[in-house]
Order: sequence, then structure tokens, then C-alpha cells
Amino acid sequence: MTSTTPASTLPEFPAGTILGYPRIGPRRELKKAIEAFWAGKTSAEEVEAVAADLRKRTRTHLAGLGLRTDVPAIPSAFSFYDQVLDATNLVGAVPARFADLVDAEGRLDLAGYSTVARGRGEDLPLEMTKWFDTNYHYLVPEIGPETEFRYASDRTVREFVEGLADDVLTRPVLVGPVTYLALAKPTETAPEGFTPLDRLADLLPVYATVLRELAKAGATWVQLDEPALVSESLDVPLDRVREAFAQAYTVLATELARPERPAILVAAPYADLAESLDVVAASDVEGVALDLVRGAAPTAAVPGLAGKVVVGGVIDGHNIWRADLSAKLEVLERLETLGAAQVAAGTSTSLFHVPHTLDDEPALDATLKSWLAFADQKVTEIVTLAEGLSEGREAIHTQLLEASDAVRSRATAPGVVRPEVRERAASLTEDAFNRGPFAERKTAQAERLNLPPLPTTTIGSFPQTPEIRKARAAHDKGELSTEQYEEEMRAEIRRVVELQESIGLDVLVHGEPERNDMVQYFAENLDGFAVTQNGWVQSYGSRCTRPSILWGDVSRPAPITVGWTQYTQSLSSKPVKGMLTGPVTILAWSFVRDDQPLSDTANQVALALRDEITDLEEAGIAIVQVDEPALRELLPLKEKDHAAYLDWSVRSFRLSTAGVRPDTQIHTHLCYSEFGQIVGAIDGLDADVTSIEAARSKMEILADIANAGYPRAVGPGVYDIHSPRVPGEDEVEELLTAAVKAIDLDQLWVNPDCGLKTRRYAEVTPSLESILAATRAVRATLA
Ligand SMILES: Nc1nc2c(c(=O)[nH]1)N[C@@H](CNc1ccc(C(=O)N[C@@H](CCC(=O)N[C@@H](CCC(=O)N[C@@H](CCC(=O)O)C(=O)O)C(=O)O)C(=O)O)cc1)CN2
Ligand code: MET
Ligand SMILES: [Zn+2]
Repeated sequence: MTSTTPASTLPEFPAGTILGYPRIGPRRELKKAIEAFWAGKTSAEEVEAVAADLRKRTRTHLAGLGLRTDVPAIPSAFSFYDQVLDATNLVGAVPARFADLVDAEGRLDLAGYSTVARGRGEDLPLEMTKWFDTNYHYLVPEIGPETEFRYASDRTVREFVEGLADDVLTRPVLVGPVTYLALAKPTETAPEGFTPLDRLADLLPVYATVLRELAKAGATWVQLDEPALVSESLDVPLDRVREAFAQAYTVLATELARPERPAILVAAPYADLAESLDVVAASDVEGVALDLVRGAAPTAAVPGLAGKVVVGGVIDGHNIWRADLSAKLEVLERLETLGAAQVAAGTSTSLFHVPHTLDDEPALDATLKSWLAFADQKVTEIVTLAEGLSEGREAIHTQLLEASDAVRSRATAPGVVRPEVRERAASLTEDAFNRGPFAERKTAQAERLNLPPLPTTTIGSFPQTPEIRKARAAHDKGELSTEQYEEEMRAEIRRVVELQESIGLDVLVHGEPERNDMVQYFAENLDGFAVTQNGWVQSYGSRCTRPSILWGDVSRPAPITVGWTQYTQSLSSKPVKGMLTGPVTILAWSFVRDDQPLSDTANQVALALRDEITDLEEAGIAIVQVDEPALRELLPLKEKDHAAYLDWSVRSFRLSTAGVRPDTQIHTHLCYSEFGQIVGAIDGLDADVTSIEAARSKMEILADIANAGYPRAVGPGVYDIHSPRVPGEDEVEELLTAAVKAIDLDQLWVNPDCGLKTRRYAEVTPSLESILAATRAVRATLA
């Protein structure tokens, strides 16, 4: 091992580690416990006990897989809801509207913590938004000039001590101070020009306190996650983040010296650290974790790395393919030539983006399984690479061969490359991506649909009731026949149609009861995908998804939604909107093959959807919505990659939708409010109607739409479905009046922010009634 500074000046660091591990539990134990607590069915003590047991089992399990316990290889990175909310709790930055929930020491109890996350009465919860380019959502801190920071939660220290009591020396993980503020938004009362990062100097003493407390408790290393260092897509420019980093770590690493604090490992996952590496190297932190899946290792020695530990994140924390260990070891070996004190094998990101284990997937095809690695299998990969690093290649000879064999078997397996799918994609001409002029479509659709001004509709799903889920679970177990199951779903559709008719909506939906998830459902019905039974991954709070595995060439063996949609249309004389998930979102929310460009994979999915839309059209359906809520999410973190991404993503959407007649109306749905950021791409989709989230931001996006001269129709959401609140008629009327003023009347649709699947009927019915009452009132003013 090359080392310019004796590694002995550093506390010992393991040869292999992971940046984080799933925390929901292999069978979603934490989800079940915390949801029971919210429902008033269990006490906070019981939830704490479940959580402590889960943490204990996780430590034991990871040790059993080979991570060391005498040096900090196992991260201590638990959360009841979200790690950014935990940081808010740690630094006492609870928004003023929840001030009554904190005690004299500034502490929130579990109930208070949950309320900040979920809201109550008129108090909106913290806003939820995507964590970098993932399907994980964090709660946005609200920071103003008046925010008081204080060390308000000793949870991190307690969880570290809990590990120590079990003889496991863990590495506590915190969201770093720079990323914490970079992800925050200013409070509503903050003056123009204020940014949360302005408060860095005031925040740092709290982090210094935590570091001191951790050192006192015996922590040798701590991990501070600073992914803000890699992103060019945040509100703050990257230069400012780098400056803030230098300032922060002068205080935390230079002025606060060891042994008063643990050694600091700065983790920078999700993209290439690029020039940010220089600021980290120049600081006095003791270690840096690089994402070497998304980023590249430096090619020449970096002077500042002498004396530091470098964790080479070669094992993908964000996808599930088994690694070519030989190639990964090579990357680590090259990293060893760059002058660091020590190189360790690591994951590129926390493993909480992948499911717990393949061992709980008995139904998964054995060959496919041999190509995959979930969190536990990735831990084993790390342990193997660590052995290779310390003992040499020969020591892991067998494992290297096995890994190479798996990679080779995947390349030649049947279904991975299917000539008929390839030929169809290769023979596409530009025509396949283009519909006729919008003006003609608009006239043809108006004639066919004959809708009133301000047409009302919903985004697709209606509440997924416990009864629906129970029926599906029973059907999956073989306890309910397919015939019975389908009849139950048709009964649900009849109820949903009746409800929409009685409320008076203009364009109806079937409510999506038959879908477990808007991506998994399509994956189950397309060739080229596999799905898991227990492969749960946290999306936000207690909500999880089972991302599908897109492993082969994609095609549609049979129509998927046509029967359900046709049945729904038979129940009503109003138009029923067909409902599909778009190619970009299907990719974003699945684990996708990494052996070909995403654009090729997207076009295969698009062609399958195109056939589905053609079949819907032939069945008499006049409106089809193709949801693309993940269009913004997949936007690369680096600006230089934006154009290429927007090009292929927009083209795949167009490929899926451009096969229809002019009088068939294409809708799309995007559920975030940053319309301005990607307005060019939204325009490129060429959808006739686009619904978008707008209620929480009070229709601010309408200005973007008007300014951009956007020609087609939009449905800015008037009901925030992420909250249990029921909006009143006046509130909706105010939003609609603002909308009518901002853009042309014939461009405007009325709808909620997103689907209603996570809500209850007790909330949905009165909310939709408010929407219809407000729409009628506004229509009356137009006459
Ligand atoms: N993939 C995806 N990503 C997305 C979204 C989305 O809809 N899908 N929406 C945005 C917000 N994210 C979300 C993520 C998850 C959920 C969600 O509601 N998840 C459900 C699970 C959905 C599901 O897969 N349901 C299955 C399985 C349900 C289940 O838990 N069944 C019980 C048994 C049934 C019972 O007895 O109750 C079990 O398996 O134990 C089904 O309906 O079939 C949950 O966590 O509770 C909502 C939004 C962004 N990202
Ligand atoms: C996350 S976007 C959801 C769109 C889907 N059609 C629904 O209504 O649930
Ligand atoms: Zn949505």
C-alpha cells in the first residue's frame, strides 16, 4: 500500500465499508410499527422498541456478512422518517408553526417529529422533494434569519452508544452542514436575497457539539454526507457550496481538532466530485468517499489526499446488478497509486436505494438472481474487495471468477437481446416521433369531446383502500381466484365512476384499483421485466415501492389496460381517460439494465406503450394520459449532461404518443412544480394537456407558463393531495380565479395536484366537491 503520511496518525479505518443500509426492515417492520403509532394503535415506547430491535439485528446481520465491528465499517444511519428531518431535529430548526411541539431543551418527541413530517390542521408539513436524482424524498428544512440553532437531539449519540453496548463500533452518519443548508428553503418571512447558507456560521457550533459528544462517547470516525458538492441542480450555485464547504470544515476539522472530535469522512455520492475534490482534499477532514460508479477516479495524484483515507465507491448503491469484481478491484488498485494514506472499498451511495436481500425472493428466476446483488449481496461484494485489497488478488481468485461468469452469462442469456425488438426500434423513421400541428388537433378534439370551459378531471388513481389491497394480497396467495379478484376490481370501478358522476367531473377515470403501483403494474405485464416479492425500497416516510427489474428487451405480449378502460367507458356517457405510465418514469422507478444506453431502453418501452395507446384508440377511448412524474427526477446533476438527457427522454415520450389520430387527446402529468426549469422539455413532449402540481405553491408556476408563451392546455393542481387537509370551496375558487387571470381560458383545466391513491375517501369526496363547486362558481362569472 502506498502511503506518504503514516496511516497510524489516523484512527483505524476498515478496508471495506458501506455508506448506509436500508432502514425500513426486511419485512417493512419499521413501516408497520410507525404506521400503527400514527393510527393510535401502539405507543411511542413500542415503536422505539421495534426500532432498537431492528438496529440491533441489522448490526448483527452486517457483522455476520463480514463487516468489521472493531473498526467503524458499519454505519449508524437509522431514521424514523427521513435523514434530513433528523438533521432539522438535531439542530433544533423546527419551524415556528410547530414551536409548541418542542420541549424546553428544544427536543421533539416521536409524536412531534411525526407531526412536523405529516402536518396537522392548518399547519402544513415540511415540503417534500426528491433527494438528488433518486426516487427518495426528503423534507425540506425551512431556514430564516431568525432560525435559532441548538443541539436539540442526542439521538445520534445514543444510537452510537447502543452499538457500542453490543460491541459494535459504528460510524455515525449525519447529513453534513453544507448539504443541510443547501437543501433548505428560506422561511416565508425571510427578506429578498436571503439564502439558508447565509446561516452557516451559526449552524456550525451545533455540528461541533455533536462531534465533541460523539468523540466523548468513543466514536473514532463520523460520516458527514455532503452530496451538495456534486450537484449543479440545486438552488445554490456549486461555487457557493464549495466556498461554504471550505468555511465549514475549517471550523469543524481544523479549529476543532482531534481527539476532541472523531475523524471525519466526507461522503459525496450521486455524481462525480470533479473539481469539488480539490476543496475536500485541501480541508483537514481525514477521509473522503467518492462515487466511482457515477464519477471517475482522479487520474493523477491529488496532493491533499496524502494522509487521508479514500473510500472508493465502486459498488453501485443505486442499482442491483452484480459487480464485475475484477474490474472494480482494478479501479481500487489504481486509486492506491494516487497518494492517499489508505484506500478502502465502498459503496457509491448508501444502500438504502436497493432492497435488503435476494435471499427473500424465492420466486425470482435463478438465472436472473445470479446476475443481481441487493444490499446484503453488495455487502458481501465489499467484504470480498476489502480482502482483495488487503491480501491481494489471489486471495479472492474464486470470487473474481464467479463474478466474471455472472457478467458473461447475462450478456448472452435468452431475452436480453431479441432481434425482433431491435429491428423494430432500428427501423423507426422521424415520422414516428411527430404528431400533426397542434392547432388542427385542438379543433378536432374540441369537436369530438365537446367539453365545457374549465374542464374538470382527476389524475387517475382513487384511494387504494385496505379492501383493495387485501383482495390483491389474497389473489397473489391464490386464496382469491382471478375471476373473483377482477370482479372486485370492476365493482370498485363502478363505485368510482358513480362517485365522479355524482360529483359532476367532466372527464372520468377508472381509478387504477387493479394497480399495486403505477410502474410495477406495467412491469408485471411487459416482457423484459421481473418483479420482486419483498424488494421494498423507501420512497418517503413509511411509503415504499418495489422497483421492478428491467433486465431484457421489452415488448408487450398482450394489451394491458384496454379491458379495464373499455369496461369503465361502458359505464358512462362522459369521456373516460385511459391511463398509462410513460417510458421515462418506468425507467426511473425501476432498476434498469446497464448494458446499453438508457435511450435505447426507453424507446423499447415507448413502443410497447405506443401499441397500447393504439389499442385504446381503437376501443373508442378519446383521451389517453401518459404520466411522466419522473421526468425532472432523472435530470442529470451535471449541466453538461442535461441536453442529451432531455433529448432522449422527450423523444421516448413522443414515440409512445405520436401514433394517435389528431382527435385523440394526449394528456401528461408531472407532479412537481418546477415547470420553469424544464419548460423547454415540457413543450417538447407536445402533449395536448399537461397537469402539474401547483396548489402548495399557490399557482406560482402559471407565471412561468404565461411567460414562456406555452401554447397547449395545462391543469395546474388546485388540491394538495400530499396532505390530509380538505380544501374549502373558497380556497379553490381563489386559486382558479388566479389561474383564469394568468393564462387563456381555453388553455385551462381543473384537477388535483396528483393521484388520490394515498388519501382516504373521507378526504377525497369533500375535496372534489369543493373543486366542482369552485369551478361552477368561476364558470358563472365567465358567462
Ligand atoms: N414507484 C413509485 N414511485 C413513486 C410514486 C409511485 O406511485 N410509485 N409516487 C411518488 C411518491 N412516492 C410514493 C411511493 C409509494 C407510495 C405507496 O403508497 N406505497 C405503498 C405500497 C404500494 C404497493 O406496492 N402496494 C401493493 C402492496 C400493498 C401491501 O403492502 N400489501 C400488504 C397486504 C395487504 C393488506 O393486508 O393490507 C402486504 O404485502 O403486507 C398492493 O397494493 O398490492 C406503501 O408504502 O404502503 C406512494 C407514493 C413518487 N414516486
Ligand atoms: C405520482 S404521479 C401519479 C399518477 C397516477 N396516474 C395516479 O393518479 O396515481
Ligand atoms: Zn403525480
